[in-house]
Order: sequence, then structure tokens, then C-alpha cells
Amino acid sequence: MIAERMTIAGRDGLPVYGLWIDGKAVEGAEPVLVRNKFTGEPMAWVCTASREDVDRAVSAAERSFRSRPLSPFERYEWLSAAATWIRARREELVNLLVDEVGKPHKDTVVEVDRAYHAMLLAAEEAKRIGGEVLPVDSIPGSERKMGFAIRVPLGVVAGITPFNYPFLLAVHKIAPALAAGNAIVIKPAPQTPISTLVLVQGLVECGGPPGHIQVIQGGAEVGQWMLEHPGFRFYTFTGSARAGERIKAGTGLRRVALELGNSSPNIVHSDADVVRAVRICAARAFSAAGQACISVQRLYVHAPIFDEFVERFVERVRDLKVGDPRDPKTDVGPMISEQDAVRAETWVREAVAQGARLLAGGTRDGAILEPTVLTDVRPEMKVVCEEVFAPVVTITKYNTFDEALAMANDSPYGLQAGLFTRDVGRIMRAARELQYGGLIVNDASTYRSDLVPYGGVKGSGIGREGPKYAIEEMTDLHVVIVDLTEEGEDR
Ligand SMILES: NC(=O)C1=CN([C@@H]2O[C@H](COP(=O)(O)OP(=O)(O)OC[C@H]3O[C@@H](n4cnc5c(N)ncnc54)[C@H](O)[C@@H]3O)[C@@H](O)[C@H]2O)C=CC1
Ligand SMILES: O=C(O)[C@H](O)CS(=O)(=O)O
Repeated sequence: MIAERMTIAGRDGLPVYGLWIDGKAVEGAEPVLVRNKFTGEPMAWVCTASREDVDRAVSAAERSFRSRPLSPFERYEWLSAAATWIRARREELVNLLVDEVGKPHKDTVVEVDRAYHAMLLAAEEAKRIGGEVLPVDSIPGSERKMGFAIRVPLGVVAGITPFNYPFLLAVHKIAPALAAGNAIVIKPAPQTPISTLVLVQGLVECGGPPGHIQVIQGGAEVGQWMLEHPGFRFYTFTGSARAGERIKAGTGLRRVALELGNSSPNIVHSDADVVRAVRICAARAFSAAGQACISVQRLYVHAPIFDEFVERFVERVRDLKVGDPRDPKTDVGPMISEQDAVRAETWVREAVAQGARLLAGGTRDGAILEPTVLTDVRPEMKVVCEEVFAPVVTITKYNTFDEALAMANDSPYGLQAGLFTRDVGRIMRAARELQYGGLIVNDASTYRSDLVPYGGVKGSGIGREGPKYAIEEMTDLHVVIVDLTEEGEDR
């Protein structure tokens, strides 16, 4: 199954995967070697795109969009079949992703299952793209006017995805784009390019117009060429705030959806179930080696339970199984690269040098950083105010709920926050006063429902994902007003 349609050659006993342009796997620029992120073993060669390849992909997508428009039901059938395709290949996909991303088996199973549901949600939403009747006649003088609004596809959209959940996030870009009637040019992260090729192979095998999806490969430079191409109507991006700002700056008046970084706060109040909060936060802080924009990064714990929470939490963290991501029992595997692990280790050392206290972890073996817990941190430390994107958590005590809300809001980001409490008044106050796109109550900030409008405020981005909402972003709303005055009527 592994992307055989995308294979253009063999090299050193490995497949060479091409770009997917105009319904064919084609050679691009010099292929780059993709390695298993735990063993370092070569997995495949993947061609990168030239600027001319970007242009060819956009032109092919435009031709396909114009020549093969699909009805809503055809889109529903296509995406439903693709969801079934994903479910049928669950194990193969999990094994590929564990190798390509280095994410532990237990987290990768969740990614593939979520991708199945996200694809199915997009299929269902393809049949529900409505509009609205507008009460134009409610304004005096317009009694004979009839108004309504319809949603129409944009045309060719650009999708750019990161390395951490490459399969799921490719589904969250491609599926709504197709459900909305668009065509899409997708560029995966250079660290994890294979799983998106496999996804597109699945979509092609499920019978839709192969030209509705183009896959180009490469890094920031290729991404930048996409920004500069006038043929895109819309850009949907998930990744760092730094890249997101470049995308916002580079796309002019064209619309964007940006799912960016976060430094996720999680507040644990003294009326919470402490044992449950510890279990959930210890698991969700280190899943995917903390490489999720909504990963638990800042824990704020109410003074009356602080000591008990810290003791239980550190004990739980020390019991986490660290190592081979292929082992179903492994909790924490390697980060995406040794370079990223060194960065995170450096931030931890800086924090300790500035007065933070290390309660667990802090050591590194190659790309594996031990699950790390810090306390006595200050807001200006990078492990607090920046997106650490690593298995690193800070724990800070608070005395009043006002303090907790203020510390949680003291961030340039605003994607998701977590809150553990049984008090409804406290929940509703947090819902209103926490400056985050999502509040997860009695579970950690790392929980994401693929159904809901997902996205951030402040530096965490623009727009909302979740198939229903991404489809709205990827369509234009056209208003129509008809004058119903009949012949002879004196209006
Ligand atoms: N918030 C999130 O969901 C994510 C945040 N990150 C953050 O970004 C850091 C770097 O990880 P990367 O995967 O390299 O994230 P990144 O933001 O650099 O790259 C994400 C995607 O954007 C592309 N890209 C990068 N710069 C671009 C530009 N100027 N124009 C167009 N496309 C561009 C990349 O090739 C990749 O496909 C991580 O350490 C983490 O802090 C990374 C992944 C996801
Ligand atoms: O980029 C991320 O971290 C994702 O938004 C988190 S998830 O949607 O893959 O859970």
C-alpha cells in the first residue's frame, strides 16, 4: 500500500516518491532522503518541487476544478469512500506514521482514528452546504424584494501542514477543500512527506478526479513559492506562529486560515479530582513528546492541593515508558529531530540557570528528551512564554482564581486552555475571561474534538477548522436580491 502509485523510481533499494501533479506521479527536483525518526534508517526518497512544479500544480488544479465540478452528493460519496479506505488500512497507516513521525504507537492510533472521523465529517458536511434566506423585505421600501445567500466554491486552495500530526492535519485541509467543491495543492512538512502521499493515493483510488488534488514537496522555500503564486484563492496552514506571520504577510488580500502555536495553560483548582487531574495531565503533557500546539505546557495548581499534586504528578511522570515508538506500551518517543531536542534541552537548562527547579527529566539521548517537569519558573522564561513543543511542563502555584486566570492569559497565544474544577460558576467565568479559542473542562488542553470550530485568538491564528467551519472558510457567500414587482404594479 505504501504509496506505490506515487513511486517514480527506485534508488539504493528504496522507493523514490514523486510529486503528484495533474493526476500523475512526476519527477521533481533533487530527491531528499526521509528517515525513520527513531532508528534513523532510510525509509524513502522524496522529490522536492521547483518553482515551475508549483506553477504546474496550480494550473493542473485549476483545469481539474473547471472541467470536473462534482455535485455535493458526488463529493459525499468520494470522501465517504476515502474514510472507509482509511479505516481498512488502519494498521498499515499507524506503522507508517510511527516510523515517519516517531510518535508512539498509542498516540498514532489516535491520529489515524481521528483522521477517519474527520474525513467522514467532511463527507457528511458536503451534503449540508446551505445558505440562507435574507429578510430583505423587512425594511420599508423593499417589501417586493426577495433575498438569499448561497455558498460557492473558491477554486484552487493551498494547504500547508506541519510534521506533528501529518496525516490528520492533511485530512483537515484536503477533505473540507474537496467537500466544498474546490481543488487543493497540498504541501506536507519536509520531515514527514510520505503519509500525505499515501492519503492522496487513497483518495485517487476512491474514484474522485485525480487532478482535484496536487501534492508538492519541500520546505519553507517551496511554501514561499506557493504564497507568491497568484493562482491560489485561499491558504490553510498549520504550524509555527513564525511561519504563520510570513503567510499572512505574503498572501495580500487573499483569505487565510492559520492554526498556529500555543503555550497551553491548564488550571487545577482545589475542588477538582486531583488523582484524575494528575493522571490526565501526565498523559496529555507528554503524548507525541509534547509536540502538539495544544499540549499541556503550563500547569497552574491551587495552593491547597499544590504539594499533593506535584508529588503525585512527578511520580506519574517518572513511571512513563520512554523509548521505542513502535512498542504499544511506550508513552514518550523521540522528538522530530535531535536538533529540536537540543533546542528544548537548552531551554530547560536556561530556565534552571535562571532559578527554576527541575523535578523530573531534563536529560537527553539523541532525539529523546526525558519527560521534564519544572517548578519555581517565571513568566519570562522560554519554557513558559514560548511554545516549547517538547516533553516539558512547568508547574506554578496560585492562591486565588483571579491569579490563575491572569497567569493563564499572560501569553501571546490563545489556542486552548484546560480547567479542572467542579464549580459551574468558575467554569463560566473562565469561559468568558480566558482569552483562548477553546476551553477544555475536566480534561486537558490537549483534547481536541475534530467536530468543533477549532482555532485560536491572539498569536494562535486566524479562522476555524473542523470540517463544517473549514468548508465555510473555503467557500464564497454570494448574496442574491430579486425584485418581485409584477407588471403593472406601481412600485
Ligand atoms: N502549532 C502547531 O500546530 C505547530 C507548531 N510548530 C512549531 O514550529 C516549530 C518548527 O516546526 P516546523 O514543522 O518546522 O513548523 P513550521 O511552521 O516551520 O513548518 C510548518 C509547515 O510550514 C512550511 N513553512 C515554513 N515556513 C514557511 C513559509 N515562510 N511559507 C510557507 N510555508 C512555510 C513548512 O515547510 C511546513 O510544511 C516547532 O518546533 C513548533 O514550535 C510546528 C508544528 C505544528
Ligand atoms: O498542530 C497541532 O498540534 C494540532 O492542531 C493538534 S491536533 O489537532 O493534531 O490534535
